[in-house]
Amino acid sequence: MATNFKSHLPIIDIKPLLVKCNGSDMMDDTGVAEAVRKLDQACRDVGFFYVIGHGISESLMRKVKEMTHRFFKLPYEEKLKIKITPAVGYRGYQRIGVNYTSGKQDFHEAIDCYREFKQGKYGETGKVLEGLNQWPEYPQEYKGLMDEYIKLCTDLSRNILRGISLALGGSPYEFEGEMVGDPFWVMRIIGYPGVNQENVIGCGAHTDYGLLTLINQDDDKTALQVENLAGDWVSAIPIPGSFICNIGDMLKILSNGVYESTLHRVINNSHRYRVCIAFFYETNFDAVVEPLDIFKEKYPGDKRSQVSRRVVYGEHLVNKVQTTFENLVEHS
Ligand SMILES: N=C(N)NCCCC[C@H](N)C(=O)O
Ligand SMILES: O=C(O)CCC(=O)C(=O)O
Ligand SMILES: [Fe+2]
Repeated sequence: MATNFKSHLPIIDIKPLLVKCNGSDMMDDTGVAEAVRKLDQACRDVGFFYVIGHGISESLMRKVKEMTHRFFKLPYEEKLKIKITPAVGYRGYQRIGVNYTSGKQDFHEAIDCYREFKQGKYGETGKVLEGLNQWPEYPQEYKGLMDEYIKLCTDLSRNILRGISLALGGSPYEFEGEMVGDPFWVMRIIGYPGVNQENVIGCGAHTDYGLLTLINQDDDKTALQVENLAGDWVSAIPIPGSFICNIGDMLKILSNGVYESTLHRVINNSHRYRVCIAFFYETNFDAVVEPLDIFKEKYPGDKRSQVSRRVVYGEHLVNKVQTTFENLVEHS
């Protein structure tokens, strides 16, 4: 992983980008140019950064976490009413120990959601994830709130990607064409119980699968860790009101390996319960993802990258989901 940073993740105020995001001459604005310069550096050196000035209100971000705490506090039998199964497209609640990363059980529970789509739209591959998202009866307002949140995260992700597209030296819209015109999304609502023991792995080391991840985490526990080039794990200390943003495998490929998808993991060493809502903005489900021509020309023969030449995003996702839940039947 080409993560050339030591001890902290960069903080980027993207407000100028949002103000100008529909303009044709975005880079003429000094505020935009500055945000874009920082994005480039963060994406090259780290693959992780904090986003502030993003326009999603802190009160909404907090409400999302509060309701998530409320859900996970419910008795098991209540949570199991929306249990994840292959028959519902791997959507819904999974208890602790159901999710595996690199063959090891993770110490977290979660609700998994995916963009809903018409039966048959994505053929055999898509069938695996066909189904409707499952929302609990309590808290009652949860589904409505999360629907609104997903919409805001989708718009925000598109706008951050415009900045990243500029940072790579393209037009603002390189990630909106054929491969990303109809973006898929994934959302994981995750709970990590407090522990009395050190270094329990809440989520094992992994990279994210798609384009861009937006992480909304509890403000008062430090648990997410990012690996740097030296192999040290650097903590992503919460900054209230910010999102932590990171690059996924598809953006690594599209950028011809110029930007990395960085390894990260979660260890909640706190005694208290931690929640995190991770929103994953992806390419089209059926996109055949390969380095974009413009970035192949700009960054020819980039040696650092062993970029896979061609990946169908949906296949990549489905493979990951099936490995993650290989033990689902036995353990639930
Ligand atoms: N949709 C995304 N990116 N989810 C990331 C989850 C990573 C853990 C998963 N068990 C794994 O093995 O990948
Ligand atoms: O809990 C977190 O902070 C991050 C979770 C994560 O990396 C993921 O779900 O992909
Ligand atoms: Fe992740």
